Amino acid sequence: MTLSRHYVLAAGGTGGHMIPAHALAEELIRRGHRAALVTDARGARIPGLFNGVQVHVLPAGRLGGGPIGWWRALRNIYTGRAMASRLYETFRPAAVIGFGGYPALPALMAAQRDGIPTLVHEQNAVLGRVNRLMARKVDAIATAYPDIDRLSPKHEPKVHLVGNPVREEVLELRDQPYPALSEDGVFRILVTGGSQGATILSHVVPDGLGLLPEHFRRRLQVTQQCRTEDIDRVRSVYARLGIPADLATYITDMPEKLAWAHLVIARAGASTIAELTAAGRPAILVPLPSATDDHQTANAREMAKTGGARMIAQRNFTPIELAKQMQKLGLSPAALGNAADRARLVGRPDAARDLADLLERTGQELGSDPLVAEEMVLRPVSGGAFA
Ligand SMILES: CC(=O)N[C@H]1[C@@H](OP(=O)(O)OP(=O)(O)OC[C@H]2O[C@@H](n3ccc(=O)[nH]c3=O)[C@H](O)[C@@H]2O)O[C@H](CO)[C@@H](O)[C@@H]1O
Repeated sequence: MTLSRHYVLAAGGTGGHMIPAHALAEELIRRGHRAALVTDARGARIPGLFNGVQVHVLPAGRLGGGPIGWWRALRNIYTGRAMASRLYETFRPAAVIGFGGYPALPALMAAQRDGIPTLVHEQNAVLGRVNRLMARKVDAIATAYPDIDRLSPKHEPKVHLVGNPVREEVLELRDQPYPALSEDGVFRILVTGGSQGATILSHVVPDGLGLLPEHFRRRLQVTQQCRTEDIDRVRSVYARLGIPADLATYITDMPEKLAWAHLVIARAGASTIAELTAAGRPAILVPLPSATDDHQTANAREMAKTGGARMIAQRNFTPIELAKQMQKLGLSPAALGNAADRARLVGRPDAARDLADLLERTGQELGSDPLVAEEMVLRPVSGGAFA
């Protein structure tokens, strides 16, 4: 009889938190464990993620927003904590891990009150708000970058660098060579603004590519994610320039598109960078300036420092600047291949494995380590609601 353990993964409902949680869940299931996801209403609606994982919705609210906002947030936290404790009574997790986002807060608080070991995973190079609140009390802090801003030195002993887990299909690209590129052959560009898209890329990229010399422009093929309000205008610019462009509000086959691309122009969200460095794709990164504590600039720094990416601050990201960078990068296949190798160098392809090891270790060393027989029948959960 195989024995397995149960783990709870708690993540706010944006792609940034959910994608690493999903990759960890896949790894845990591969190891014969069971996983439950605690998230908010948005997270439970993300299609295709978390097959084979119980999904539970906790009420979540942002902290702040005046006295009424605080009152609502605290009410949600306490209700969420009670709901999480009820889940733990039946699911009996060996450990609970938070990926940031407000639903992680009550899930971690309930675990700590119930004596269950807790961890957080920080995807960015700056510790996020919920992880900062929980840093003192959790048993382990897993990070994606070697240097994390806003992390108190007194927590260093429990910090473990693991990286950001990425989807299995992206990891498989690591074994494929960088796509062949010749001085006069097709040059394929992927443009993505993270899970919500980025209007600035729609404003600048088509115009910037339009400024390239004719002989270079004729080689281009583009796949671009655009926000709904931008897509028609972007389509007409590419049509006028004669650049073949495949546009979508959300790219559903990102691993295939990464495999296809010679160069990626993107925001600097944590999963985007983890995927670029796992697959080894050179990039031009334009960090979102309004990201909390400017974490996207911090995220982009490591890849830029090693030469795998060029970082352009949004205030300098103009069509002329983009065309300049494209010519520096794009005209030499050798330089681009070299940048791809450097991107790959900073990848942490074992992130899911290392995070799962840390979770198992923390649960076994610090918890009551409930081993659960494989035959155990779990109470069914209906419609994503809290059981
Ligand atoms: C606007 C914002 O605050 N973004 C934050 C959000 O990430 P956000 O979700 O915006 O961005 P990430 O780069 O972390 O993740 C995007 C994910 O969506 C996928 N994707 C994207 C577009 C698309 O068309 N198809 C597709 O599949 C990407 O492949 C990637 O896996 O949380 C991250 C982790 O805390 C932060 O680093 C980001 O700064």
